[in-house]
Amino acid sequence: MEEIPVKVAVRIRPLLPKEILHNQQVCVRVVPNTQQVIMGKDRAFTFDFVFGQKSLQNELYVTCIKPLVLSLIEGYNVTVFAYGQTGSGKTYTIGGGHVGEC
Ligand SMILES: Nc1ncnc2c1ncn2[C@@H]1O[C@H](COP(=O)(O)OP(=O)(O)OP(=O)(O)O)[C@@H](O)[C@H]1O
Repeated sequence: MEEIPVKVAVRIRPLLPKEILHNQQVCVRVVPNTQQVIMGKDRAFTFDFVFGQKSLQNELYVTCIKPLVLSLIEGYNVTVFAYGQTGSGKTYTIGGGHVGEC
């Protein structure tokens, strides 16, 4: 079977303090032991990797990025980019998890 060169990981960030303050609700959750998320009540989407609200930077790095770094050292070209709406956690995830809370 042909290997697909593009893989998609989804990371769900926790609600921010200001969102909790405004009583906003989490609308997406991970189905345990799968690579699926449920949006709203019953819309299921499957990805190559799924990380829930409690996921750690290291977990994400080891699973998704480290294999690419090893390929890079072997001479392959690799690209990692974050995509998502503003405030969804791109900088936090790519930059190491030290973005100021607001
Ligand atoms: N996994 C996470 N755990 C805890 N806090 C997070 C997480 N991801 C993001 N945040 C927090 O959410 C806020 C927005 O994150 P971030 O700035 O990374 O979003 P962004 O997608 O880069 O936004 P923009 O497109 O506007 O630059 C920050 O306060 C960040 O600390």
